[in-house]
Amino acid sequence: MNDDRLIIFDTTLRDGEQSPGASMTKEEKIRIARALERMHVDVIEAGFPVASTGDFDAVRAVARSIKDSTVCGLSRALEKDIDRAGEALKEANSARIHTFIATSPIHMKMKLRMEPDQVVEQAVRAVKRARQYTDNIEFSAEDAGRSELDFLCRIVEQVIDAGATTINIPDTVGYNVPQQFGETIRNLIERVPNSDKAVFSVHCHNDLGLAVANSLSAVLNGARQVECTINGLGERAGNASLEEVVMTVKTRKDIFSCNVDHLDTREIVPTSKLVAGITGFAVQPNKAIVGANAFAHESGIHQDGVLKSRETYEIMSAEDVGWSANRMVLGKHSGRNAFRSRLKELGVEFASEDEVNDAFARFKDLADKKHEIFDEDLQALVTETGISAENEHIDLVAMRVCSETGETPHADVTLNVDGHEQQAEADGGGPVDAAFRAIEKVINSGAELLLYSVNNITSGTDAQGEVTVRMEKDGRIVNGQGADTDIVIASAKAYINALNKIVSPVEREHPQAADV
Ligand SMILES: CC(=O)SCCNC(=O)CCNC(=O)[C@H](O)C(C)(C)COP(=O)(O)OP(=O)(O)OC[C@H]1O[C@@H](n2cnc3c(N)ncnc32)[C@H](O)[C@@H]1OP(=O)(O)O
Ligand SMILES: CC(C)C(=O)C(=O)O
Ligand SMILES: [Mg+2]
Repeated sequence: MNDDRLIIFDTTLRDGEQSPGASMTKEEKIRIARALERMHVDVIEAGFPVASTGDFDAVRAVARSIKDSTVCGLSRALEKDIDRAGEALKEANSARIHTFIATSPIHMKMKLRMEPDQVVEQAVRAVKRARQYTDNIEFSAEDAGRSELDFLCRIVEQVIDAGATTINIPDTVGYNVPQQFGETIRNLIERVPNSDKAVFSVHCHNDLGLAVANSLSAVLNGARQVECTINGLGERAGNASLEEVVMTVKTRKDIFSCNVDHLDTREIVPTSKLVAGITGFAVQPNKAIVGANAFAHESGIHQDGVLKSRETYEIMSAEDVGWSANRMVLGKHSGRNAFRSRLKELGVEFASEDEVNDAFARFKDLADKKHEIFDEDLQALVTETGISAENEHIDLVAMRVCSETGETPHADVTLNVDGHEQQAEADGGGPVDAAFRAIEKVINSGAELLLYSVNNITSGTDAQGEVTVRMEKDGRIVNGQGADTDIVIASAKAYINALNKIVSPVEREHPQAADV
């Protein structure tokens, strides 16, 4: 049965912003809020208005620009916080005030320094105050995950009586495990006499990596709102990730009795990219749903399965979450079927199985050497016949490159050509250009450079740089690769690697080079 809507409450702009280093400007919050609205997220928590004038302005600006989602502001259980939130949300089409107070013994005693009775009283007062601004009031029992159930039941009953319409049960420190957390939710709903007057919500943190699992367990036990963030951003290890919660409920309709059918899940990937770009928090490639590899297949057996029937290795479609398509990544684990299929897409047909096998063998050799294989590498691979880099009759012996502000870059190279050392110098538009020109003075290949690209194989300032050059001579196209921590040397190596394939020993003339 799938008869119930799961309310998606996004807190990227509030709890997400609590990730150290993820502060957002007003304009950035508006851009993210608009993306969330396009996704049809139900509630957008835009910030904590009392925190600063900047956050107040941001919440007010989001409230003014969002029409379809409810805009929410957070406040402690204090009059001044609630009044500030009420003021910031005044112009919202649909506003919610979210007020919270901690309910766990450790938080009440050590942090708030309050007796439980005082906490209940303050929570009730806060909810009543918030009702002066809107009927849409959420109350959170902070650190509910470590609170006593009897006390939780008591405070929840009283805040519902005071006018709270959503009761949020946070696992603030990510301490809970799925079965236990689900039971807490079920017990609360069963034991609180007026529980039918409010929506039960959960807000889970990822300290043990269980935020999504705990949220979903709560949903299976009656919660009908999940608080989550794009890319799982949030305080410390983050919050439950919106994309994982939403796509689990959508993909496992056989398990969940509620649905997220109102959401446009195709907005997930664009929104994830927007949040990553704004915060500078890159998404790890293997992150579920939004990671670059989430719909990529590299192994031959998987690629073969997906080519025959996509569902063999995909439980949802890449397009459904906003990727343009799934990806077949050709690498050293790939098999002939994927190789042949990609080349077919590139317009290359093989005349015989022998040709396929020959090209495939060269592809595997390349994949052993090269970090990532691009379509252009494949195109070059099928046009490279016979001559391989094993015929290395040209070698880089030494290179000196001068590049100074205000000076023309200059390169001095020494090559070993068929056992003879030859040296040449040249100026260039940049150090790489100067190096290529000096090499050409020795080899005089007459080949045209079609492409030059740099990738880093490792990261950091001492990264290995991998350079690919593509060259054409007399209609034959070859690729050359070179790797080095010095990018100019990597470039020279790549150029020489290509020359070794395109220039045969007899062809060479070296009129401008000096014998060393
Ligand atoms: C689990 C969560 O994510 S809760 C939200 C966390 N987010 C934030 O804290 C971000 C925004 N926070 C801020 O900008 C500031 O902390 C402010 C503006 C809210 C408060 O700043 P300050 O007045 O300087 O207080 P400070 O942050 O040092 O201490 C918090 C105070 O609030 C009290 N407090 C904490 N939670 C609550 C609550 N829910 N209701 C009432 N009082 C509370 C604390 O006991 C402490 O009181 P004390 O000063 O009497 O000891
Ligand atoms: C304010 C509340 C909902 C919170 O962020 C938490 O308890 O983690
Ligand atoms: Mg939180």
